[in-house]
Order: sequence, then C-alpha cells, then structure tokens
Amino acid sequence: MFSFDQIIHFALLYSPLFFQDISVRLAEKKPKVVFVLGGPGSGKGTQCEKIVQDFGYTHLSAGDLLRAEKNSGSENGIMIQNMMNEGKIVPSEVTIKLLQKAMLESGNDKFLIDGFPRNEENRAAFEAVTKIEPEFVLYFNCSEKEMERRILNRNQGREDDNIETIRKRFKVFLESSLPVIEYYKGKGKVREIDAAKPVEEVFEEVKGIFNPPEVRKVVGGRGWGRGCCAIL
Ligand SMILES: Nc1ncnc2c1ncn2[C@@H]1O[C@H](COP(=O)(O)OP(=O)(O)O)[C@@H](O)[C@H]1O
Ligand SMILES: Nc1ccn([C@@H]2O[C@H](COP(=O)(O)OP(=O)(O)O)[C@@H](O)[C@H]2O)c(=O)n1
Ligand SMILES: [Mg+2]
Repeated sequence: MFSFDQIIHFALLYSPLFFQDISVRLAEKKPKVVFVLGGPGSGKGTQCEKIVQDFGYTHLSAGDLLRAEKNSGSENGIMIQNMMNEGKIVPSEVTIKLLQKAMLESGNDKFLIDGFPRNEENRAAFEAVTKIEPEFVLYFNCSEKEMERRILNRNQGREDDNIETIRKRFKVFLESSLPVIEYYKGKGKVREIDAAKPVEEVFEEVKGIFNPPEVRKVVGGRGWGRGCCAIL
C-alpha cells in the first residue's frame, strides 16, 4: 500500500507534531519543576525519596527512565547502554521524551527531576521543547572521595558502578554538568546543600528549602493569615 520511503516521509513529517502535542498538553498542566543535581553518588535519589514522602512531589530520575527504556528492548536500547557504560550523556531528544511522557502519565503537577539537565544540550533543549523553567535547582555538593566510596557500596547491580566508569562519570560531571549549575547560579536559582553529611542531616537542610522559614503558620485566628503571628 505505502512504500517504505512514504512511511519514513510521513513519520518525519508528523513526529514533530506528536512531539509538540506532548509539549502543549504538558504546558497546560503548568507543572512545577525542581531540578535535582549533584555528582554521581552525591545522594540525589536518596533525598528525592524522602522529599516525595514529605512534600508530595513525583520523583523522576532521568537515569532510572533511561535504564527502563534500555531494558524495554526499545530501538534506542543499545545506544543507551553504550552511552551509560561510557558515562556519556544520552542525546536530549531521548531523555526529554521519556521525562515528558512520565510527567503526563503521573497525574501530579509537582516534579523532582533528578539527574537532569546534565549538560548544556539537556538544559537548552528542555527549555526550548517544554518552555518549563525550574522553580529552583537543588545541588548536592559532595567530595569525589565520598561519592566514590558511596557508589562502590551502592550494590544496586548497576553496570556503570565500576571504578573505570565512575572516573569517567566524574569527569563528565566536572566538564559538562557543573557549567549547568553555574548557569542557574547566575540566575539565583541554586539551593546548595552540603551532601557529605549523614542522610538525616542532609534531609534537615533539604526540608529547610522546601519549607522555608518565611512560610509561617499563623495561630490565634481562624486559619492562615489571621490573628497574631506565631511561628510553628
Ligand atoms: N548522606 C549519605 N551518607 C552516606 N551514604 C549515603 C548518603 N546519601 C546516600 N547514600 C548512599 O550512597 C549511595 C548513592 O546514593 P544515591 O542516592 O543513589 O546517589 P545519586 O542518585 O546521587 O547517585 C547509596 O547507596 C545511598 O544509600
Ligand atoms: N540526563 C541524563 C541522566 C543520566 N544519563 C545517563 O545515565 C547514567 C546514570 O545516571 P544516574 O542519574 O542514574 O546516575 P547517578 O548520578 O544517580 O549515579 C549517566 O552516567 C548517563 O550515562 C544521561 O545520559 N542523561
Ligand atoms: Mg541516582
């Protein structure tokens, strides 16, 4: 009925429309996004799980989405596996589609996007495609020595948690991801956390960011904003 060339032609013609459709539907939800960044092993995933419990966000780990895509046997599977094993950043187009789909499917409108954007290409493409600007960027700052120790003890069976790939990932973090953090620092959006401390101490600092002291619960009147002020 249709030749192979015609099918490719239609796919190329209509895929931007589909892509735009996802973007439009997502923009309509006016999602609130917090980017969670930090070196490999800095504790992003660990803290996101805790933030979800206390603050009602949906946690989307770019690395987890890419691993699921790889395991699903998708056409991009081999490419994703090769990039991950080299500690390289997968092209934005792939990661952004996975993030958009997960955001739409979640039913929530508050997201912790963990491990993204990891380079300038990720950042610029996400902004251009989704038009979403993060509320702020949570940056878990930790020494390489401590991150290396944590990854080598992680025991999640990840192929990229070997010393050779870890070193490559540290290099990519310094060369490609730190500039993204600097970019957001320039916009006053970075909330930096000392991530070298124990999990609960790090979370105390994190809570202070999601529950800032200026959010004051007022008692003595009916509900918020009435009567005398007492900070709970
Ligand atoms: N503050 C912490 N102190 C000690 N170990 C931690 C801390 N935060 C996380 N870990 C452990 O370090 C490893 C890496 O944490 P993870 O949350 O997966 O980091 P990331 O997502 O940034 O790579 C995990 O085994 C986790 O249990
Ligand atoms: N935005 C992203 C995030 C992860 N990745 C890939 O996924 C790997 C693992 O990312 P991750 O966020 O799960 O790793 P951790 O920082 O949690 O250790 C990275 O080293 C990249 O190869 C990517 O290509 N693009
Ligand atoms: Mg992680």
